[in-house]
Amino acid sequence: MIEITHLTKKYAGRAVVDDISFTCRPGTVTGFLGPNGSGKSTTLRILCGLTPPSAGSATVLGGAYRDLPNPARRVGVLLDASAQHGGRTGREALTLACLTVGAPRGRVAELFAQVGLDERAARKRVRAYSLGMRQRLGLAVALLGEPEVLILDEPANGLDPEGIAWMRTLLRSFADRGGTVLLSSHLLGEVQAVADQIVLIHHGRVVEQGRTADLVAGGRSLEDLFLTHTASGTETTP
Ligand SMILES: Nc1ncnc2c1ncn2[C@@H]1O[C@H](COP(=O)(O)OP(=O)(O)OP(=O)(O)O)[C@@H](O)[C@H]1O
Repeated sequence: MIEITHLTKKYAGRAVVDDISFTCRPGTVTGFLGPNGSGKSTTLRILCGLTPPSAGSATVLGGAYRDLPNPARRVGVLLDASAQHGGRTGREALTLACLTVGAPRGRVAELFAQVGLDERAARKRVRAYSLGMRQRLGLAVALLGEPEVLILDEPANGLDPEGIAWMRTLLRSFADRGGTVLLSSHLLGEVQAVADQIVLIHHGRVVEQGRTADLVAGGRSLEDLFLTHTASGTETTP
């Protein structure tokens, strides 16, 4: 369970996240949508304890992320796939991550298979990875502790169509086994296909929220809904 309650974040007096509230329940995928600069990453960073809120709260599994004893065992996070150390091979990066959270080394081979990275990729240095490969490696790190919750910021960025379809299956089956997924994405068709509920923000405020099936009833697409609410497109910083 993820609970975002009256969450606000101000930078230099400007609210970039403005009184946001929503809940993500076990067994569901939540699509978190909004134009560039609308406050999605800031919300996810607050949820993962990387940025303090100005007001309100963001909790996961009943408390603050930083208060979970071994958070990677409960909550898988992928916020920035390009943040990985480029000088390590994929296998070194994943082995280190396993050791850090106390997951067995045996998980490494299993995870590479699960995220579709082969032996050649495992031996390659991360700096030579494509963005799609980095996303897969980042997802392997998020999954290694067999978490109950996944928090993913644009995980399908850089994935090819096969990779996007694979990601959809992975997230759907994770939720179908009782997991909670919060996913930010600009791939509206994909989100429509996988998400049970949608939270759409614009200028840091929730402008639409509800079950995907209800929001796209009557032949309306998620893209129609998105464009209706965000007609001005990309947000600008004053
Ligand atoms: N550390 C910071 N200091 C000042 N302003 C910031 C900081 N971090 C984010 N912002 C501003 O907050 C706003 C929201 O940014 P955020 O990255 O949360 O948007 P986003 O919805 O994730 O965008 P995108 O889709 O482009 O990733 C932007 O105007 C951004 O410039």
